[in-house]
Amino acid sequence: MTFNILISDPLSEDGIFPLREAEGFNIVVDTALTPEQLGEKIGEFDALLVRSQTQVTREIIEKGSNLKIIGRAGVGVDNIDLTAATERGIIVVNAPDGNTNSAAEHSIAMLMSLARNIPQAFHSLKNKKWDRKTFIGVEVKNKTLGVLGFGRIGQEVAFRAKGQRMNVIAYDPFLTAEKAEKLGVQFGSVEDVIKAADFITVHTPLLKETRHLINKEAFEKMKDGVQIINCARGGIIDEDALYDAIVAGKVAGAALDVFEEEPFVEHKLLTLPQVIATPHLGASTVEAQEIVAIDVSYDVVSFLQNGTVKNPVNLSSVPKDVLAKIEPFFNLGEQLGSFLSDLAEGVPEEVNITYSGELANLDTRPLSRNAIKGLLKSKLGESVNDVNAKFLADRLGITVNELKTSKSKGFTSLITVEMRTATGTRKVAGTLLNGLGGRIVRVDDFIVDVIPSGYLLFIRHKDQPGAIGRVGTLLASEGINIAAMQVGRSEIGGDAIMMISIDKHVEKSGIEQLKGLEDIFDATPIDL
Ligand SMILES: NC(=O)c1ccc[n+]([C@@H]2O[C@H](COP(=O)([O-])OP(=O)(O)OC[C@H]3O[C@@H](n4cnc5c(N)ncnc54)[C@H](O)[C@@H]3O)[C@@H](O)[C@H]2O)c1
Ligand SMILES: O=C(O)[C@H](O)COP(=O)(O)O
Repeated sequence: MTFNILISDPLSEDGIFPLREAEGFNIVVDTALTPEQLGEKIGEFDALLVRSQTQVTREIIEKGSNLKIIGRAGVGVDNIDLTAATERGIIVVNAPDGNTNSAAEHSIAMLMSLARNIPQAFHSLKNKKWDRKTFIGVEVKNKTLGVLGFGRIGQEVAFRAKGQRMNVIAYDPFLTAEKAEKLGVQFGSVEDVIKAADFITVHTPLLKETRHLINKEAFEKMKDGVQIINCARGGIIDEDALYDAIVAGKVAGAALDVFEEEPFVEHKLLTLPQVIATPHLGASTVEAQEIVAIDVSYDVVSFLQNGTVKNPVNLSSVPKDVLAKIEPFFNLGEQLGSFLSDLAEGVPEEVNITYSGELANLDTRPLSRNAIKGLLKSKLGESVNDVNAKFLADRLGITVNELKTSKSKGFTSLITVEMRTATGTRKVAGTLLNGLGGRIVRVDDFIVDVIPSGYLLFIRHKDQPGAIGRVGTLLASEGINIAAMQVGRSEIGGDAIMMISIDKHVEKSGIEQLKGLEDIFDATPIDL
C-alpha cells in the first residue's frame, strides 16, 4: 500500500526521517503552493503536514477526498479548521511539547530586549549613531511579571523569570492558589495579574475566550509604563488598543512575535519606536524544528499503518496505562454498537453505554466512541470513524450517555449498550473472557453466550415444542448451515429467544418466511 504525503510548510528535513524510512510512503515537499494550487492537489494525498503558515480551510479539507490525517509540526492549530476535519473524520495531530523550550527562551529574549532596548540600540548603531542617552532601560530584577496562560510555555517562562529574580503572578483556568504556591508563583485573577504586573506576557491559545483578552479596558487597569510581550498568538492582544495605549504613554513598550494577520510587512505598530518584533520565530530553532517534525512524522506513520496516534487534537486521548486497559475492549464496543443497530428498529434517539466492574474506574470515552462508531457504521457506512462518530451522533440528534457502576453481575467488566428508538428500548451486553475474546452475554433481558462475529440470527418465539425444529428446517431448506445455537426463556411456555450463529447472511425473503412460522414472533439478522 502506498501513502501520499504532502508537506506544505518548511519542516526540518532531519526531523522527517520517520516518513522517509517508512515503507510505501511517497513524500512531496512543496512549500510554495498558493491556496488554489493546494486545493487542486490535495485530493491526491493521504496526509498533509503543515506548520502555522498553510491555511487548512474547510474548502481545502473538503477537497481532500483521500485525506486521513493532518499533522501540525508545532502547537497552535488555529490555522486548521478543526470542525471541518472532524466532520469528515480526518484526524488532526500536533507536536505539543517539541517547541516549548524554544518558545520560552524566545519570550525571555523578548522580555530582556524590551527592558534594555536592545533591538532599537542595535538599529541605531547600525545607522552609525553612538547614542547612549535614548536607550536607557529598566532592570527586571524585583519587577513583577504577569503570566496569562500557565501551561507548558507559561510555566517555563515563569521559571526562567524567577531566575532573573522577578516576582511572578499568574492566571490560568487550571491554576489554583495551592498549585501556584508549589510552583513558586503567586496566583491571581486576570484582573489581579494585569493590575500587579510591570511586564505582562501571554501564553494562551487563541480561542473565543482569549481573543482580545488584552483590550482597551485591560490596558486602562494596568500600571503606567507596563510592558507587554506576546509570543503566543496574534489576536490575544487587541492590536488597535495596544497601539493607542502606547501612543497615550500608558504602555512603555511591547515585544511581539505574533500578529493578527500573518505574514505581513506593513503594520502600524511597527512604526512605533517602543515596539520590537520578530516574524513568528518562537519555535524557529534547529532543536525545536527537529523535534516537532519527528513527533508529527511518527504520528502520521503510526496512524496510516496502525490507526494509533500519540498527540490527537480532535480526539480526546487517554494516558498510556489507561489505554492499555481499555484497548482490548475496542472491538467488543464496536460489535455491541453494530449488533444493537441491527437489532433495534427505528431511528436512535438515546444511547446509554454502561460500564460495570473494573471498566467503571477508567476513562472510557474512547471505548464509547467505538460503540457509537459500530452503531452508526451499519447505517452510514465506512465514512464513520473514531474522529467523527461523536460529532455525527450529535448532528443526528442522538443523546449519548456514559454511565458507570461497580456492580458487574459476576463479570470482571461488562459493557451494556442500550438504545431507545420510537419503537422501544433494546439492549445488549458484552464482556471479554480471559484468553477467549469478546462475548455477548445478554440481549434485552435474556442471558446468552455468543461470539460477536459473523452472521447471527436473533429470533423471538413462544417456548413451545417444535418451534426450534421449524426454524432449523427452514434454514436448512435455504441452504443455511447452523454453526451454534442457544435458547433462553423467561418462563416455561413464555417468551423465548434463539440466538443462532449461521454460515451466511439470511436474505429478506428467508427472514419473512421465518417470521411466518408458527410460534415465531420476530427474526432479526445481525451481520457483524
Ligand atoms: N511564537 C511561537 O512560535 C510559538 C511557539 C509555540 C507555541 N506558541 C503558542 O503559545 C501558546 C501556548 O502554548 P503552550 O504550549 O504553552 O500551550 P498549553 O496548552 O500548554 O498552555 C496554554 C494554557 O493556556 C490556558 N488558557 C486557556 N484559556 C485561558 C484563558 N482564558 N486565560 C488564561 N489562560 C488560559 C490553558 O489552560 C493552558 O494551560 C499557544 O498559543 C501556542 O500556539 C507560539
Ligand atoms: O504554535 C506553534 O507551535 C508556534 O506558533 C510555531 O509556529 P511555526 O511552526 O509556524 O513556527
